[in-house]
Amino acid sequence: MKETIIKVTVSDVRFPTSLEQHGSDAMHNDPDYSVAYVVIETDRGSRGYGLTFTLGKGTEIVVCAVEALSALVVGKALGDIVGDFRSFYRLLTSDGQMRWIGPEKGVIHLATAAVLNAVWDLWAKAEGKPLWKLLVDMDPKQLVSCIDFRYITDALTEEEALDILLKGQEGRQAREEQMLSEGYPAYTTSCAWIGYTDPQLKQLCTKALNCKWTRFKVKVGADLQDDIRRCRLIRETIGPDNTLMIDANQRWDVGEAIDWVTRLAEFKPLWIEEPTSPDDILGHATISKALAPLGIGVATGEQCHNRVMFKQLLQASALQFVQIDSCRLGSVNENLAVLLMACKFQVPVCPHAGGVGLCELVQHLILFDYISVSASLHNRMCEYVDHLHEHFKSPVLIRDACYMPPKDPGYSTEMKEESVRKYHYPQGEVWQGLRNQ
Ligand SMILES: C[C@H](O)[C@@H](O)CC(=O)C(=O)O
Ligand SMILES: [Mg+2]
Repeated sequence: MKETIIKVTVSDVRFPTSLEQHGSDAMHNDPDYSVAYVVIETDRGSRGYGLTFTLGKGTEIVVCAVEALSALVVGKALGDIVGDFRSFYRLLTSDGQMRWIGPEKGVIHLATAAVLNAVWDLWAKAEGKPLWKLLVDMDPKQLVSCIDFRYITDALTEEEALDILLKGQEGRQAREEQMLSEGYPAYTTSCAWIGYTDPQLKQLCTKALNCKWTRFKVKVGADLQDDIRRCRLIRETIGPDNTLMIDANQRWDVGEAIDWVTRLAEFKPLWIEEPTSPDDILGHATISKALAPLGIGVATGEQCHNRVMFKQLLQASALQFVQIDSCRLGSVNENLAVLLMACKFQVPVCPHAGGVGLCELVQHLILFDYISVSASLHNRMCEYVDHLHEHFKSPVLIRDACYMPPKDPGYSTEMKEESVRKYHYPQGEVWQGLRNQ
């Protein structure tokens, strides 16, 4: 008898991070880091956990979208899904009626990510491996069979993807051992949210330096004079040799982005992240071209809808750092497509993480990227944000500013039951308590 999915449940779980300005930036001044949290159950009593990340309000809409998709999932056998994962991905993203509210973008795609993340967690647990290891051990042909190449064959064919993966087999064992002993390099965003005061920035950077962090990201874009002051303070604190990145979270028009970043060039940022609308591919190309002589690259991806957008950003030389996101793209399936395109276009991948759960998930993808795809650490690092890990059963492990490969089976997506209960919105005790204040 095949193991069959019999139930999908979804919860709205929110954390009141806005109370202390954690996660704040030039466009999102009061985020409450939240998830639509999915639990898939099988007839054998196994469970897969998945999530997608939101900023609070609107999570209930993602929950509705997950409920709509769940009809496509219940009754399916795990073996059939993973035996032809591409078709299952298509089933979820190309439903003749539901695709109208996407396709492969917005709320419905966030919901797709949450559901598929749960399926990958279930699969990795069934194999008794952490997800990164499931991917690393998988036959390249099977990996390719998980990817929907529709709309990207002009940039990457199935054959090219297979070639990249076959090439990635060389030296794989040594890279896996290297990751297990050294970990994957990370940078921190936790020191410099836009709502933090100057003394807070200084204190957090100093503390991070003591914990061996060497790469720091600061939020910019609301006020130029504030940015100059904050970047100066951070550069003075971290010194000239450590790495600084700046993140505007889509605040500017194209010309404004170029002018503003030029004013911040003296602080030697490695990249400007999300300088303008995430949909403006040609705008990103213009900014990239203008900033190249200053040695500043453009990074984007945390709000890049899908593989098609990434394809165009790569084709247009519109970004110098690809920021995949485990919960915005269509789960591992679509992230594999982007990792392989980035490899072909020779653009480094530096994943977006943070939020709630994003570090837990994306570490698996970037470990796989290094071990089996890019084989390079040059100009590569994974974001880290030091919030909310205590709510996960297998939280990330950071050692000397590196992600240490997870060992527990699954996709590190499972949250503690007590956390889900307490932070459930709006009936959980934390939200009831805040309401009564
Ligand atoms: C609203 C989020 O905290 C956002 O600022 C995160 C982000 O841009 C990043 O981590 O990068
Ligand atoms: Mg960002």
